[in-house]
Amino acid sequence: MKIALLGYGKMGKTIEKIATDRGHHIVLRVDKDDTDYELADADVAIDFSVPNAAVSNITKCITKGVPVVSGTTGWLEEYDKVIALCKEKKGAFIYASNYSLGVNLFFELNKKLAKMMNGISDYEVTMEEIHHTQKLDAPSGTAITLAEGIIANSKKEKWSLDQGDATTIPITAKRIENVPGTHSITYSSAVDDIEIKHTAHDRSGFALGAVIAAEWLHGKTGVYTMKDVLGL
Ligand SMILES: NC(=O)C1=CN([C@@H]2O[C@H](COP(=O)(O)OP(=O)(O)OC[C@H]3O[C@@H](n4cnc5c(N)ncnc54)[C@H](OP(=O)(O)O)[C@@H]3O)[C@@H](O)[C@H]2O)C=CC1
Ligand SMILES: O=C(O)C1=N[C@H](C(=O)O)C[C@H](O)C1
Repeated sequence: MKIALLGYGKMGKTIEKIATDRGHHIVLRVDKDDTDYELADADVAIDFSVPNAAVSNITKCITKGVPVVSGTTGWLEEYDKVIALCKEKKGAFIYASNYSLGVNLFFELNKKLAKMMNGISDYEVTMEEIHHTQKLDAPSGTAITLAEGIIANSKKEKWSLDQGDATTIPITAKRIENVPGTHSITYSSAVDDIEIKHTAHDRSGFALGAVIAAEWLHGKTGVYTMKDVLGL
């Protein structure tokens, strides 16, 4: 496949290596100063850029009929608008807050655990995410997806970076040099804790998942998630 990389930072460069190893060709690399780019003959675009560029990059791909895999976090207030455009233009689009197989399994485990803990009043849930110091958004997109998984399966109604009331899942976001991404969910009672945790060792799991999603999306139309790609 001919791949356009929208965003050529830490993730863009990791994706380039994995995509090339899998026999794909990178035909475009877009960074901050290349806003007037042409998608030309790209079969698929992969956007790992910055929150304030994601929507215009995705919009351009959909408008030009290029399937787009979006990994950028921090723009989801405009998700419904993007989905509506994709449907109107009969485009192809996937967004995932996290493309790694491990985190997508962790998302399912989190929902099952939330369902199990629902109604057991002895335990209170909290979440912690840790990322590198260059990260622009907090909490992470992955933490938001995990919180949504708990909300859909419990009496919790919202998440917050503050403590909040009994209906709130408190999220602590820590920024520590060189951490690729760690997420943990803890249910605490007076006598014990139950904790589940995912630790990324590097960025290759995110990048491989994004390339697999691009391969899967090529030739399709519609709006999808990693659950579709992985058959979970
Ligand atoms: N869904 C997932 O699995 C994962 C998602 N992410 C998300 O991906 C995004 C990128 O992460 P990461 O690669 O670590 O970040 P980086 O900061 O390393 O890379 C982002 C790149 O985007 C560039 N950029 C800035 N403006 C534009 C623009 N208008 N169009 C295209 N590119 C632009 C930046 O250029 P410059 O440096 O010149 O500003 C930079 O090179 C983040 O939102 C992060 O949260 C990260 C890992 C996994
Ligand atoms: O910015 C990052 O690095 C990451 N961002 C994603 C997120 O916000 O969840 C995924 C991963 O945790 C790494």
